[in-house]
Amino acid sequence: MKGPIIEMQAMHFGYPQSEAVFEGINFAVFEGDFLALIGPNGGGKTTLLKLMLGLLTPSKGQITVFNNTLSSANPKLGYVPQFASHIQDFPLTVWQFVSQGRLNSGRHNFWLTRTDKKQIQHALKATNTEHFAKRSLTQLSGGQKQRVLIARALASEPQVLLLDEPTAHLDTSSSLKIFDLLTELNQHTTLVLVSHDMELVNRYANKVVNVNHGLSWQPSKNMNNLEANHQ
Ligand SMILES: Nc1ncnc2c1ncn2[C@@H]1O[C@H](COP(=O)(O)OP(=O)(O)OP(=O)(O)O)[C@@H](O)[C@H]1O
Repeated sequence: MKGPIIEMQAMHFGYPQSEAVFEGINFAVFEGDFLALIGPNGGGKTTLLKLMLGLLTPSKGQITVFNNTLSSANPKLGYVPQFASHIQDFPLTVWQFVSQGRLNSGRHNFWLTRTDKKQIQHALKATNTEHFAKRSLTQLSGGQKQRVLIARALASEPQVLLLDEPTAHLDTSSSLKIFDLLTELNQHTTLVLVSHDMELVNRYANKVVNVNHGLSWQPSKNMNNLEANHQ
């Protein structure tokens, strides 16, 4: 069995001037997981992702990532934000957008090295977006944009990919393609994703957690994957 890579211990969090979203949460993500966060609107799924990423700080308790107390912009964590509509107006090509994934914090220059370019190419290939690398982002469909967002996160060579509703607004066929892609990526990358699509979650995820101002594990119909991943 592989070890925990993200851990929360007695974690509390609330937004200013609001009631607590989480109180006393104990939770762990293990290497190799394909973990889905489900639950009602406002239950705290996005908040939980942001806490894991270090974008929000717990008011009590602690969160560790790879055994270190969380600091913002951990390069081992890749983030795919909610729906790709916000990249609609970027005057960038796909290649330029994906290359932003190489500009990790703490870097002192913006020149791309040979290694950077190789990794960008690898991310484009892994997401099957290399054939439209020279196209403008504005010319892509919703499903293509979602793949490009995943490519940008992959370009940073994350060990864990956190995705916020990667198939929101996509049709069934595009959603299936995204989940097939995620299954491939899960061979080497731990996945945590927010989803409202229970059919896809039950089919692909190996762990399911209901987030509703607390966390409760749901039985997963895909336990075989879990055992395979943890061997
Ligand atoms: N920036 C913020 N300031 C204050 N309250 C917030 C903020 N962001 C979220 N909240 C509140 O925190 C709670 C959890 O919100 P969150 O966005 O994490 O839920 P969610 O499960 O991701 O919802 P959805 O399924 O609708 O995306 C909600 O009550 C929400 O109103």
